[in-house]
Amino acid sequence: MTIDPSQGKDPRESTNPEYEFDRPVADSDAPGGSVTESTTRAAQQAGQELSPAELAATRGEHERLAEGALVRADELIAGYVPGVNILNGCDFYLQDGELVGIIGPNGAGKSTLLKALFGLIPVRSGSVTLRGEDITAAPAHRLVSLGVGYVPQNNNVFPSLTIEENMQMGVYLRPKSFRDRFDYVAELFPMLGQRRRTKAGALSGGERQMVAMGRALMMEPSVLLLDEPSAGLSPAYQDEVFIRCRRINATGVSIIMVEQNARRCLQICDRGYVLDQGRNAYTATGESLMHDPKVIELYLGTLAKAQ
Ligand SMILES: Nc1ncnc2c1ncn2[C@@H]1O[C@H](COP(=O)(O)OP(=O)(O)OP(=O)(O)O)[C@@H](O)[C@H]1O
Repeated sequence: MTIDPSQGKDPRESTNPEYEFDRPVADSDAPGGSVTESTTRAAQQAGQELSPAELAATRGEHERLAEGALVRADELIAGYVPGVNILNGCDFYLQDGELVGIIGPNGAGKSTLLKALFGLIPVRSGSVTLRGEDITAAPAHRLVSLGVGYVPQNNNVFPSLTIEENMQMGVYLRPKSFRDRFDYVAELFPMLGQRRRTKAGALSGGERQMVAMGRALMMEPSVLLLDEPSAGLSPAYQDEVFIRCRRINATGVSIIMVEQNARRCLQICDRGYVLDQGRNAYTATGESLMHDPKVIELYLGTLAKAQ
């Protein structure tokens, strides 16, 4: 299997380390149309409880935009400890072909949302669907066979196995497709092909991240869930990971990415969610969120202001 080189090029992908894009992103680029008004309104409300009327309006907007979504979550309530909810009525959607970033303060529940989508924590109420099919709390092996790949933040490789063996683990449900899939993955991450006999435990953090993403891609997922893929990496490797994410997305894989590096995440994503206290405060194009004064003040910090 080969990758069309033209697919790897994306106007949002740049060699400039600051990822300054030459394409102006209009609000109308957002799936479902203009989001400026709702962004501004919601930004003004960030950190505040929504009134019942505001909540109804937000849900109505979600209902409209989430129609026909590839992945959709509605009013998710979930947590780890009995009686303590981390997700507090979270709505989310991913349209086919999108790269969606989830940002927000520490402890907002970003990773928890990803785990709830992948059935790794009990959902107390609400639902998750994939192409309209209910997958709430479906076991991981079923989700993988339905085309969902998940890359956790930590412990995401088998350190005692070689790169090639890690890739074989990724495709254990369809071992016959190993060669084709490995060719595809090695085109995206040449290092994985070049160092296929190296033990994953001997790799740097950035290289391990590529192994983890490569392994998830072995099953030919249609949607990839990435939990903080740039965490703990040097700036150069972070850039590399973000560029690879765009390339993977350009080959037709829809991506949901949780990121601490909010600015970089918003720069590469089609659309972002700002999660606050387990509830998605709002969603808009990455470009809109990046320039929203309230988002800058609350989530992108003084560094973003200076840029
Ligand atoms: N296994 C767990 N058991 C109990 N509580 C947990 C567990 N994992 C996370 N939490 C709690 O859930 C809350 C949300 O954590 P989560 O990791 O989803 O946040 P986050 O938005 O991804 O933040 P960060 O960027 O800091 O990782 C936190 O208060 C955290 O302490």
